[in-house]
Amino acid sequence: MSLIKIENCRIENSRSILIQNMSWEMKAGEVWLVTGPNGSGKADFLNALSGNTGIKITPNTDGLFSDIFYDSTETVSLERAARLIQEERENDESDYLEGGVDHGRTGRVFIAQALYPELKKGMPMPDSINLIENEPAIKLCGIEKILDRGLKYMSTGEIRRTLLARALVSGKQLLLLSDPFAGLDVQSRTILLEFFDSIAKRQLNKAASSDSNNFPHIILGMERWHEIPDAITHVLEFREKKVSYCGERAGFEALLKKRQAEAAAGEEKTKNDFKEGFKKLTQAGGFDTPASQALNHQVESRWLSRPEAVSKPPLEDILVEMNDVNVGWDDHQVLRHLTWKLVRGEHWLVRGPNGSGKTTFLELITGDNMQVFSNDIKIFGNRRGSGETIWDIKKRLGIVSYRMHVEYRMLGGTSLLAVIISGFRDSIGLYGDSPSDLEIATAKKWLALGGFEGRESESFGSLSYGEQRAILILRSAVKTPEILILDEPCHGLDEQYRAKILHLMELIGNGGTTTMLHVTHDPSEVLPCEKHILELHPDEDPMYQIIEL
Ligand SMILES: Nc1ncnc2c1ncn2[C@@H]1O[C@H](COP(=O)(O)OP(=O)(O)OP(=O)(O)O)[C@@H](O)[C@H]1O
Repeated sequence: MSLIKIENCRIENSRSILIQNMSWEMKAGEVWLVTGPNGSGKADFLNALSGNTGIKITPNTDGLFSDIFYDSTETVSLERAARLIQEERENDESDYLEGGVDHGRTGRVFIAQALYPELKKGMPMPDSINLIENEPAIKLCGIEKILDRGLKYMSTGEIRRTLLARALVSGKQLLLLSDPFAGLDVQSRTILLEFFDSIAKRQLNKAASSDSNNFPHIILGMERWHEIPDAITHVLEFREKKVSYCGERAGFEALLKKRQAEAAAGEEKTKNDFKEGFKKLTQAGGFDTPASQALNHQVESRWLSRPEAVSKPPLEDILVEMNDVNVGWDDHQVLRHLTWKLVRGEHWLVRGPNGSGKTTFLELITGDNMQVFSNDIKIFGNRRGSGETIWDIKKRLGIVSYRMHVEYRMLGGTSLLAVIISGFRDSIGLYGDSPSDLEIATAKKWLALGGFEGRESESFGSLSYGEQRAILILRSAVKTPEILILDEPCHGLDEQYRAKILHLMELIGNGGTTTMLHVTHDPSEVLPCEKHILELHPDEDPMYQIIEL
């Protein structure tokens, strides 16, 4: 029995055709993986299936499109999570509330909106929403304790689990799970994998039996092959906006093996070329090519033109110092009695389960958490709150974070070139002086290094989530910052970009100029140069541990 059938169709949005002439069929009893590198068309196709993103499937002449899940599809993706946070920020009415803060929608309301779709916006919710913690999906996703927290305050992993819980309670017949494991801690990944296998088994059995239980079908979208669940039976792969494989899993596995053998031969050369390109841009000592010296001079003079800056301060050995730091909200303590030091040249890995406070910790340094002022925290030798501005600090930082990613998405139309140049200016978007020829030339070289040659004028908003991430990583590195803060930098990156970005981080780490603070849930992303570990343990006393390798 055919569940979805696409025969000679095009995938398009209101502006252009994204994928030409595509055919594909999903039958009962098949569990499909949709895969492909960043920007390959995979996300466009999944967006088209989801039916509410402005991307649609249109039959060509003699074409055909049928979908029994029409109007009963729910998506969980990095893209969807980012869009949700974006909406919450855009709808924030704190400025209009006298002395108040707009906490936005809570997880409870967000999930109830899927349970009671018939309720119109603004109508009171039924009392039963106070009992949704009893829903099996809420327990499975482990979000009972955070249901009453504003969506915009949730951690990356918490928001992903909330989206999944909502998809499960929605009663929709098809779940599109895109990169479902990204950003989840080890425990949540295992639970999700078991859950996926159990649903997939029922999906398979349903074809063979007359099981009419109401359970969703799942289509999985992801690129990283070593994480793909056993239950997958079929694979649809996209490359360069075309279907490059469509068929059974075994055939795809054989194709992958062949490709891997071919790729291994060219890998060393690609790595060396990348290393050379990186060296040309930033020699180990920072700006020591003639072009980069001149650029450094420009950056320097902009800094010196600030009225409060008299001269550049000497370089300190201790970059950040935290003494007995406590951070929390209401009855929810995230960091307790934390004492920690960042010494120049010592690269740190920060790890801990979802919601343990990793981003909160980093945001004390980046200036995005106001509780920094009620704590004893020195950054570049100055106690926060003692006069220096956050711009003085940001000038010396490179940052890649979920928050920054959402902020850039809100700007949408900024060109890739402008995003990279904004890295020299520490701004989100480009304002003020027009970019100098040198800034433009250097930014172009960084784009080329990252594989974006010739795409300078494309808009940030038109890129896939993973490509956007890669651009933000390049942006964070352009000015050779003293501290590089990387909060789950590889979130959404395909294998190829991921390898490239990890290589870039390794080169930066060994360069001697930049000290890195890196958050990741994935042990395979930990770099050899990260010899110091800050491990956060929520609900334990003490709430953290420092490990030196
Ligand atoms: N303004 C706020 N009000 C209430 N709770 C908050 C606020 N900001 C963050 N939190 C909570 O603090 C906890 C720590 O969040 P944080 O983002 O630092 O976690 P994390 O370790 O980075 O998690 P993840 O691995 O999921 O990204 C979370 O439970 C989050 O919901």
